[in-house]
Amino acid sequence: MPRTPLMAGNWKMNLNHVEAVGFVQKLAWTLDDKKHDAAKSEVVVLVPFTDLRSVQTLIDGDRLKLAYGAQDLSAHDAGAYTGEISASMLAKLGCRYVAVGHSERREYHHEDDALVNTKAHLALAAGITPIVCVGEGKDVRESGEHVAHVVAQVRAGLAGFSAEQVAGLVIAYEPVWAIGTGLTATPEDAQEVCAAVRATVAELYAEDTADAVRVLYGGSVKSDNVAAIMAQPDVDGALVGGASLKVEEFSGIARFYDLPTL
Ligand SMILES: O=C[C@H](O)COP(=O)(O)O
Repeated sequence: MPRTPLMAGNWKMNLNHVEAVGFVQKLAWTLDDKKHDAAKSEVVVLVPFTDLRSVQTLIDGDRLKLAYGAQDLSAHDAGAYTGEISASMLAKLGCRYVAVGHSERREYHHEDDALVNTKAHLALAAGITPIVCVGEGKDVRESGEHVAHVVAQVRAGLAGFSAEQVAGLVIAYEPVWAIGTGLTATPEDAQEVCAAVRATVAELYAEDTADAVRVLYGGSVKSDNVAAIMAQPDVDGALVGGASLKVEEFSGIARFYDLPTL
């Protein structure tokens, strides 16, 4: 079964709930106007927690062809964890996806692989697909150890999952040095690591599990570089930060798989 590409916009800490409504309306209208084929790729917005209810009401109420999700979740089920948001709370809000282990969480909140794995399990148990983020920093890239670094993150991130569960997961490769910097990995860089991610899944599970899991690339993806990166055989979509905050730009990225050349 072919993998359905996924184009996810990670808004990070941008757009309040009022702005979110206007943005999602414009995005849906633009995709519709340009005849985006939702069967060819899924388009997802990962929004701040405070936007979820408004985005849910809009997307579900108007049956927009967009999915939505969150950018993080708690590593706990429920209880005395001030400020935390649980997987079941996100599921109740209709989230289909949640990012776990984004490099900004790893860096600013000291999240390690074990915590990322716990969060991924909690998300899946609640019926939400985790987008497990992995990627190397500049120093690791310069040392030439980037593939080994990412493979280790993937192994740790997938610990305890069955083959069937892994087949439904999303793994996002985001080289930290390319995030928000304008420095995009070359298509060959992206392919090298995304192929290594898939090979790791094959080694840990089986070829058919590796064929099913979706592997995204993220890091300064724009409408003018998306084509070359998405053309790589092991890249199944994009996790987009800055460019996901501009409707025209993100819809240009999101519509990549509509193009007849594929
Ligand atoms: O989650 C998205 C990534 O951090 C990429 O961000 P960027 O597209 O602004 O480089």
